[in-house]
Amino acid sequence: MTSFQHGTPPPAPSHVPGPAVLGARGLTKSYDATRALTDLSLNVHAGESVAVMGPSGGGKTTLLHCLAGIITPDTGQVLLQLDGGTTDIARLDDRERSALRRSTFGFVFQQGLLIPELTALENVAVALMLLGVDRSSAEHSAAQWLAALGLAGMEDRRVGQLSGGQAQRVAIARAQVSGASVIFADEPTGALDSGTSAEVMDILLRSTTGTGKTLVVVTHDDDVARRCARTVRLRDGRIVSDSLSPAAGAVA
Ligand SMILES: Nc1ncnc2c1ncn2[C@@H]1O[C@H](COP(=O)(O)OP(=O)(O)OP(=O)(O)O)[C@@H](O)[C@H]1O
Repeated sequence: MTSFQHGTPPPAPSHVPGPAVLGARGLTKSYDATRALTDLSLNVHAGESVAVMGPSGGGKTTLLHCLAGIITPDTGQVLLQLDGGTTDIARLDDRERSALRRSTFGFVFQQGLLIPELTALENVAVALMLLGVDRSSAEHSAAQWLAALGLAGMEDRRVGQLSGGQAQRVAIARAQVSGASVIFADEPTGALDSGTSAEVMDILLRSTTGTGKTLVVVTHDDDVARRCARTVRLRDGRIVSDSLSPAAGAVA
């Protein structure tokens, strides 16, 4: 469990980034005849929030999936630098990438991909149980995370009994309960109204970069991007701009 407490403001945005935790080097990825990424290089620094934007089909999700080891690029490296070591994720086999995703990365998607038959508590706890943690310890940690994200009292609700924003909080808790240090989010607020979207981004930022973790968010939403410290724009599989956000880290 992290020291994150709901209501604790994130640290002031720093324009001096930490060391690169992820480094994409010359990534190229095609799907049959479709080129999705072309010679793309990018450093993501520890503690940074990076919004990945750009037109539909520009390669955002493909980049996110390469950085997170969900897919492998055709050429190039994805260097993960953690705990003093460097790993090229693109060279790991399926089993190694899967283990890395479970231990080091967390994922939040547009629809939280929660299991409808399970309660909020069970949906979070299952991430730990998949790592071999016993049920009682896993549920204890899950309850702490739900409380930290403002969901105390909702542990026993099933997904269908939660609002969209509450369900995304459960997804945010599940993404981090295993101690992930890099969180990837693909349109995490895409299904929410603007007020709920702001709340969910607030929670997402406070619980990730607010405690020194790293956040990479694919989004079409300018409000989401404005809350991130940095915005990278892709078009036709290449980076066309990379800028710090003036209001980086702002919370509602
Ligand atoms: N599994 C796949 N099979 C075939 N083509 C794909 C596949 N995934 C992506 N593509 C193609 O690769 C290109 C980049 O897609 P990608 O999903 O990365 O873009 P995106 O910027 O995330 O788009 P969107 O904003 O619409 O989600 C597109 O032309 C897309 O059609």
